[in-house]
Amino acid sequence: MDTIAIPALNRPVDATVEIPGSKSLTNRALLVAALAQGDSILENALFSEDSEYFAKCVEQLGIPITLNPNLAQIQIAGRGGEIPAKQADLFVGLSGTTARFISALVALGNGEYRLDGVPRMRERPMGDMLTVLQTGGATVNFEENSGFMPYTLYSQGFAGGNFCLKANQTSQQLSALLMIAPYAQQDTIFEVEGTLVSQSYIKMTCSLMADFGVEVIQIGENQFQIKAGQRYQARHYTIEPDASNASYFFAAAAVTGGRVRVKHLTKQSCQGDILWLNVLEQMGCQINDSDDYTEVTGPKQLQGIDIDMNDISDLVQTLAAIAPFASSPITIRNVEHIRYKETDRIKAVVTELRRLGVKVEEFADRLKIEPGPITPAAIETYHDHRMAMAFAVTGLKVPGIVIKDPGCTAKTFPDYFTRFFQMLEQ
Ligand SMILES: O=C(O)C1=C[C@@H](OP(=O)(O)O)[C@@H](O)[C@H](O)C1
Ligand SMILES: C=C(OP(=O)(O)O)C(=O)O
Repeated sequence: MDTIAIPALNRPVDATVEIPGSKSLTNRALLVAALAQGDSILENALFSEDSEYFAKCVEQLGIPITLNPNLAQIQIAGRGGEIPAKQADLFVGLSGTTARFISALVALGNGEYRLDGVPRMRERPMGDMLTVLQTGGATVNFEENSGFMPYTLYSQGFAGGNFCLKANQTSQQLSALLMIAPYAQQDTIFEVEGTLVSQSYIKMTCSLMADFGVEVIQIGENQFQIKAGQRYQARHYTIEPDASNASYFFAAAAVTGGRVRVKHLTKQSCQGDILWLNVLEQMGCQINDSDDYTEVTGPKQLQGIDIDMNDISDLVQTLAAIAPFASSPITIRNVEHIRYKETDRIKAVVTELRRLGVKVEEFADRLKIEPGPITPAAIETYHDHRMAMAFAVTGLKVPGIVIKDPGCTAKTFPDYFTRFFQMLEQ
C-alpha cells in the first residue's frame, strides 16, 4: 500500500493557503441547480470523488452538466423539477451526501432508479429517509438489508404532507428531504423525533435553499415547513472554501506555534465548521480575520478543552490529532454519530492514538485524550480522508510519522498533500 512520510518541522509554519470549495455546499448547489429551471454556474466548485459521483448521477438522470475543473466551474442546465431519465443505475462511492441527496432527488422522478455504493456505504443508514419517501409515494426494493444500499427506488413524484423522522444518526437525510420538498404535490412538514445531530448542516441547507429562492419555515427547534410550489431560481453561485478541510491548516499553525492564513474563508461562512476558530481560540490561539481571510496564530503551549462536538463532528479527528500536545486532557463529547461515517471514527481515532503511544479512553459517545509523548508509527486511515489529513498534522511535531493510503484524501481533497507540503515550504 502507498504511504507518505510527514517531515517533522523544527520551526513554526508561516503560510498563506487556498482551500478548494466546500463539499457540502457543492453537492447542495448541484442538487438545487438541477431542480431549478435553466442554467446555473457554480464557481469555486469542488472537484473530488464526492462531487464527481454527484455530478455523474445528475448527468445520468438526464440533466446536462458541464465540468470545467481547470476553472473550478460547473454549469448545470436545470430542468425545472423534471427528472428526464426514467431509468438509471447510480453509484455513489462512499459519499454520504450523494447517497442521501440523490435518493431524494429520484423520488421526484417517474421511473426506476437503482442506487449502490462501496461496501462501507452499504452499512451507512438510509432507512429513516426512505420510509418518508415510501409514505410519500415511492416503492423501495432492498437487495440485501432493509434500510441500506443497494436498492431500487420506483418513483412517481413526492406527495408531501406531514412526516415524523429520526435524525439521531445523520442529519443528511433531513437535508435531502428539505431540498426536494418544494417540488412536492402539497405543503410539507418534517418533524424530527428526538435528537437532531449535526444541526449546523440543517442551517446550511436552509441557507443555501434561501440563496436559490426557496424558504423553509422553522417551527420550534425540530419542525420544518416547506410550502409547495416554490421553485429554485437558476443563478451564478460561488462556493465557499471548505471550512472542514481548512481545519488541518489552522491546526498546523496551532500545533507549531506558527501562523496560517486561509484566503477567501471568513467568520461569516455558512459552514458550521467555521467554529473551529472558536475551538482553537479556547485552546490559546489568536484569530485574526478580515472580509476575505481568516488567520490563526498558535500559542507557545496549547491548552486542553472539554467540548461538545455534535455540531462540528467532522473536526473530531483534527482535534484528536493535536490533543496530545495540549497542557491538559482533551474530552470530546456527544459524537456517537461519527461511528456511522466513512469508518467508525471513534474507534479509528482511539486505535491510531494508542498506536502512537497516547493514553486515550473510549466511551460510546465520547473520548478523552491525555497529553503525553508520542512514539512514531504508520497510521492506518480506513478509507477515511479525515484520518489521513488530521494525522499528517501530528507528524509536523513528531519525526517518523507515516500516513498509509494517502490517496484516500481524494474523497474531498485530492491535492491535500501537495498543498500541505507547499504550506511547509513557505
Ligand atoms: O450535510 C452535509 O453536508 C454533511 C453533514 C454531516 O454528516 P452527518 O449529518 O451524517 O453528521 C457531515 O459529517 C458531512 O461531512 C457533511
Ligand atoms: C462524513 C463525511 O462525509 P459524507 O458523510 O458526506 O460521506 C466527511 O466528509 O467527513
